[in-house]
Parts: sequence; C-alpha cells; structure tokens
Amino acid sequence: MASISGICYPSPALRLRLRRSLPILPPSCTRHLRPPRSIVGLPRSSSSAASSSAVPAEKIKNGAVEKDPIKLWHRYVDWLYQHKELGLFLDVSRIGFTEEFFDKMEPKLQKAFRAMQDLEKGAIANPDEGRMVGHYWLRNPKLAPNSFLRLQIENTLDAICKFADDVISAKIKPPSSSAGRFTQVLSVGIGGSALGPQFVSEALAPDNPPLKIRFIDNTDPAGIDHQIAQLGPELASTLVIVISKSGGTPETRNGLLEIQKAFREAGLDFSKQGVAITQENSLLDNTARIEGWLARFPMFDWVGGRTSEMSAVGLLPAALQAFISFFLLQGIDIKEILVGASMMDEANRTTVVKDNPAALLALCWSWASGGIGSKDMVVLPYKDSLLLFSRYLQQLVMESLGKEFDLDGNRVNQGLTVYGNKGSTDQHAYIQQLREGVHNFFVTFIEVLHDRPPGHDWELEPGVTCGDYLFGMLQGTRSALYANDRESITVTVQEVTPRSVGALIALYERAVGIYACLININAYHQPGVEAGKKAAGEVLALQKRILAVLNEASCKEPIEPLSLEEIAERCHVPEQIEMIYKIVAHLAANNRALIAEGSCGSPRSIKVFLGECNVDELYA
Ligand SMILES: O=P(O)(O)OC[C@H]1O[C@](O)(CO)[C@@H](O)[C@@H]1O
Repeated sequence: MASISGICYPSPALRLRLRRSLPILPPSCTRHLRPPRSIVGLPRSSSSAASSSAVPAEKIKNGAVEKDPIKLWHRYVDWLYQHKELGLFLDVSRIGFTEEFFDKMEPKLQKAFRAMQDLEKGAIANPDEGRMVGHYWLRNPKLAPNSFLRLQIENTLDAICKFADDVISAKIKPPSSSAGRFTQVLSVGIGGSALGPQFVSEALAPDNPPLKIRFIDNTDPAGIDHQIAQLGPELASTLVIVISKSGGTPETRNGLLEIQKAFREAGLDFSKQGVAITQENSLLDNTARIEGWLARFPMFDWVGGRTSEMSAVGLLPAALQAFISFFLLQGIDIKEILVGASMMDEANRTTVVKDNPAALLALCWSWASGGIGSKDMVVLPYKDSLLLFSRYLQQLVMESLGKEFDLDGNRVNQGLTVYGNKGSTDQHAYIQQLREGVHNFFVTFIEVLHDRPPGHDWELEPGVTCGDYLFGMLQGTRSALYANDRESITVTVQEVTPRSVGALIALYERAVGIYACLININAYHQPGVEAGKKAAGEVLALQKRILAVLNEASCKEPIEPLSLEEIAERCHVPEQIEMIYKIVAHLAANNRALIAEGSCGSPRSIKVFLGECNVDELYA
C-alpha cells in the first residue's frame, strides 16, 4: 500500500475487495426526516420537541452559540426545512437565533409576506423608478397582472425555444462558414446581463456542447482580444448575443463595437450573426433593427437586470447549450429551470415562517448581521460547477441591499457583503482567517449530495471515495467553524440540475426581497451605480479636452510641451490636476501622448506633447 502525506493508496485488487465488503450508506439516507412543525409558526403546545430544543436566550449572550451536541441535534431536526419535490434542504440550526428574536421578527416577516404578495400582484414595488417588479411572473406567467404581460412572457419563451432549436438543428446557420452551422456563442453583456448566463452555463453546460459559449463582460481591450483570438477562424460560425436591458451600457456597447470591427476585418457580415436582447426601442434595439440583425428578443421594463436570468437574458444563452442525442434533450433544459424556480416560488408563498425557506434565510441574515450588514455572507458551494454562484449572488444581494437611504428617506447605509468561491478549495485560501481571525462573517454552505453520475464512483481508499472527501471537508469545516462560534447556514440539493439551479436562484431572489422588506429598503433600484457611471463619463470628457489642448500645443512650430499645471489651466479645471495627471499617464502608457521631460514617477517634472498634430481637429 503506497502512502503519500499520510493518505494510503490501496492496490486496485484490494480496493475492489474492500468495496464489496464495505457498502457505503448514501448520505441522503439520513435525510428523510420531515421536521416537526414546532417551536414557531404554530401554537407552542403543538410541539413537544420545541421545549427541548429551543435555545435559551441566556446561552446566546454576546454571540456565543449553543454547543451541547444533543441540543444542537434537536435544533437541527426541529428547524430542518425540506422541499420534497425539489430535494432541497435548508439547515439553519447553526445560526443561533433565539425564540425571543423569532417572536420579534414574526410580525415583520408577516408584513414582508404581504408586501411580496402585493409585488406579485403588480404593485409599484420599485417606487424610485416607478416600476413593477415582475421576475416571479417569468416562471409562472399566469401570475402576471394582465393578459398582455402574460402573452408577452409566453410568446417570448416560445420565440426563444424556436430560435434555439433552429440554431441547434442548423436551420438557421452562419452565411459564410464551412462548418455549415453555428459552433460558438459569444455573449456580450455585463452585470445582470452576464452573471446569470455565466453561472448557469458553468453549472449546467454539457461537457462538450455543440455550441460552446464564451463571454465578453468588460471593456478591457486585452480581454476582448483574448476572446476574439480564441475564436480564431470560428468567428465565421459564432453567434453573437448582445445583452443589455437599457441598451446603452458603455462596456457592452464597446464590446459590440470591438466585435463588429473583428467581423469587418475578417470580411464577415455581423448582422447575419448578431442577436440583440434589450428593451424595445433602446439604442441597441434600434441599432439591431436598422442593421437587420439575425434576431431581437425583448427585455421587459418590469424585470431588473440582476433578476433577469429567467427572461430572454438567461434563457436564450442557456437554451443554446442544449442538443438532442438519441431522441433525448441533453444539456440545459430551460423549461426545467423555470419549473424549479416556480416550485420554489410556491414554497416561498406560505406565511408560516418555518415552512418558508426564503423567510428562514432572511431571518438568519437578520440575526447574523444584526439587520445592518455587520457580518459578511461567505458563500461556499462544495461543487465545482457551482463556482459562480457566489459571484452571481454578490450582485443579486449587494446591488439589491446596498442602499444609502431606506424607503422613508432615512440615511441607513444598508447592505450585506457577499463573497466566496468554492469548497474545499477555499479551505486552502482564507478559511484560516474565518476559523481564527476577525469574526465578521457567517457562512452559507451549498451542499450537493450526488457526487458523480451513477456507475462512475470508485473507492480511492478503503470505504472512501473522492466525493466522501469533499463531503468530509464540508462537514469538517462547518463543525470547526461552529466550534469557534462561527455561524453557518447549509443549503443542500441532490444534484446540480436545471431544476435545482432554478430553485436556488428563486430561493435567493425571494430571500433578498423579504430581507429588503425587513430593513425597509428598495431592493430594485441601483442609484449608486449611476454615480460611478456619471463620473466615468466626466473622466472621458476631460480626456477629450486634454487631447484638444495638447493637440493645439503640439501643432505649434516649434512644438510646445505642456506641464500638468499648464494643461489644467488651459482646460480651465485647475482643481482637476490629479485626474489630468492620471489621464496623461494612461495616454503615455499607450503611446498616445509623449513625455518630453521628466517621468510619471515625478508628476511635477512632466512635460507632455502629442506625437502627431491633427490639424483637422484644430479647426473642427
Ligand atoms: O443590462 P444593462 O442595462 O446593460 O445593465 C447592466 C447592469 O448594469 C447595472 O445597471 C448596474 O451595474 C446592473 O443593474 C445591470 O445588471
């Protein structure tokens, strides 16, 4: 038996014998218990377990958590939430909220349920923007407040399915590719117009899909070049989907312009391979219509970017990652995503808090972060394919909850910080700090019970598979953190399937909605992002003025190199000298301005001019 670092590797023959003699009980066998409806949400007298497991308030002083293993076990069983049909469990036992806390939150949660009911009925739940919030209708169009909206949703879904089928079956094909069909999808979009499609693709795309998807989600020219270079000659068989709700996001526009340039240089007609997903009559929509792009799909006013995974934004890219093999749909089944989300939404409509998984999450977040975001949410999926879930949740949670003012106009500076990658990988990165360092977080473990497709498993040491290690790492980390008073939630699904992914998205969308009600903020606008966008626009406007000033000085005979002070003075913005320095340094680094004297390390010494004088611009 070989041994490396204390791990034993038995011979294959011995492994086989051991495998036969040591049947492993699937972890799921321990999970068929339906928790008694007890403690809260029902009359106290209905539960005998309640009294034994309720955590006494005096045990929870100053954040100290219950440690008695038997009491913890009862707490686990009493609070375990199970969605039978979805095979989803939620364990909140390692969040130490007390009965008193629950009692205090119950009326607030009931108020939140009423607000969510109103929202689903079409109330203007986003008052700052005067908009309805309708992402729940996308997976259950019958809920839409009128038949016009219902038809819009249903017709769009039909159009998505038809277009995806036609592309996959090569009924729709690229005009000048020898492949005779599309082989690649390039999705251009940012924020909510990228994160959902990226997460779903990473989670669910088949290993070798007939249409491979890649993303441009930034205005980084090197990143864009990298994608185009990787496409190489396959640009001719690339379906480009440009996604932007507003149709005017600069990063997305730049991605589009860059890719259109690549098409021109390759002698290809972009319009025959371009698809737009955007609001009707947006800049992007009008461009696509006027240029006669291959297809256009609508994005609805009442769906926010970060909750748009189940609109055309998420569904079209996902649908293109499916294919038929032996008469069976392989890859991503978008209808299953919708079913999973719809089932989860239904579960989240109950007003019995203990039976409402989204409410339980919101309750835990309130307890763990004091309802003011005092602790961060570390999301740790123990499954590689869910790697991007934490990134997806980062936008969903932080763009929704990170607000300066509440709905009554009080300054509250709310939020809930989300980060994480995956377990057990992060064990070897930052878990050290989580276990022993600054105590400013709670963890959400995402557990997937099925390790591998049946028939593929094997024991890499007696009685233990690779997946058992992953399971052990999760359980070990959960226990080790809890032993040091670090609280955690565990969400468990059987498998990563379109249905469970839909359910996970819906679970967190609703938890965010409920939590936003608890802290009285508008979860559906993002005024803070606008400030950054506006400031970026001002920087670019200043750059244009600097270039004009430099151009004028560089057209003189002899050329007149300018100091930063001189540029600032001629631009009439002396207070902007630092920004002018940064712009000049960036232009110089990209050979668009030349430094005549000094160096960027000593800003006061710099004198700048342009390599070429543009006389036309002088007289423009
Ligand atoms: O889909 P759009 O309009 O291009 O916006 C992209 C993203 O930009 C934001 O407006 C701000 O980051 C997000 O809410 C949105 O998902």
